[in-house]
Amino acid sequence: MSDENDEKVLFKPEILSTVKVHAGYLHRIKHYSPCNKCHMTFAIYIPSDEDDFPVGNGNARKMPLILYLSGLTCDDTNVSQKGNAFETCKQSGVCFVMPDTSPRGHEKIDEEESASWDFGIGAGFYVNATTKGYAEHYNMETYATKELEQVCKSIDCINDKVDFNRQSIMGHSMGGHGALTLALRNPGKYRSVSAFAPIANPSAKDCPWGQKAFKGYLKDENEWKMHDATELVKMMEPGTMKTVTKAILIDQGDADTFYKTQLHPERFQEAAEKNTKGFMKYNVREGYDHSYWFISTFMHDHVAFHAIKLLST
Ligand SMILES: N[C@@H](CCC(=O)N[C@@H](CS)C(=O)NCC(=O)O)C(=O)O
Repeated sequence: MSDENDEKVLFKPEILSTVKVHAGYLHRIKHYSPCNKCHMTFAIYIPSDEDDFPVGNGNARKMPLILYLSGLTCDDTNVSQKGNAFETCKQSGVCFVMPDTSPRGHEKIDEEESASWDFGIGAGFYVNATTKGYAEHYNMETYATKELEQVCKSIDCINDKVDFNRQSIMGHSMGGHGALTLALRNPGKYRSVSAFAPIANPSAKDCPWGQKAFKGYLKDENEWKMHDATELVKMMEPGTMKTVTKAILIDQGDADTFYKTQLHPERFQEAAEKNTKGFMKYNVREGYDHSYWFISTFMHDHVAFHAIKLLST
């Protein structure tokens, strides 16, 4: 048996740390990821169920889940330390899971990409790669939509508390792209979708982050549109946004230096509006930049937006 198989069989998910925050618990968990062929670390916040909070219908003592996808250069710690999400999660009775943004520890590929912060480590783009070298190890779409859930279900302190039938998805920048595209590619899986400053049209010539990532991860240019939120909406039958999810919210700061040079959220909004009038809410926030200061300011609105959908029948 190879070393890798040994690790796969022997390595049970390990809780690295647990801290109490807003009367709930933040766990950091390390596990083996078969789809990325490496160890991965994620965090999950679970409000305490000792107090009286709304748990909605369905599974009586289980809480719904928001999947938060982070942006370029991040791991699970950026949003857990600076995102300001947990107080509203606690008030609403909603769990919050924070995966890493790429596989790590593939020495050969990592060395090749070590000089680059917007490709490779910290920049998995939530796609399953099809290019040589990456196809075997960079499978963040499968990780975020399937494997992470399986790992969570295998851990009693998570499985006992989380109702995986009620999930929503959100993200920032590259993670906003992930939230929009993963919802569009998995209609009905996520009750609501939201994004801060998403990379909304990554296959466009005027999105250098998307061009670089898609060239590196996707071998055939025909695949690009299938991972581009704006293009995916343009391909949909008119009036069908409600088959994807119940609601979409996007916030964008107008002092974000990437707004007009990388992100182009209006293209997504225009396509969504054309498909289904009034379906999505889009806010341009005066003076806010791309940072976690912006995210932490509007995080309450986003978590509350998801909680309404997650706690209703
Ligand atoms: N390193 C890049 C910026 C990368 C960046 O802004 N990353 C965002 C996501 S796209 C982020 O959340 N960074 C981590 C943080 O602010 O904690 C630069 O110097 O221009």
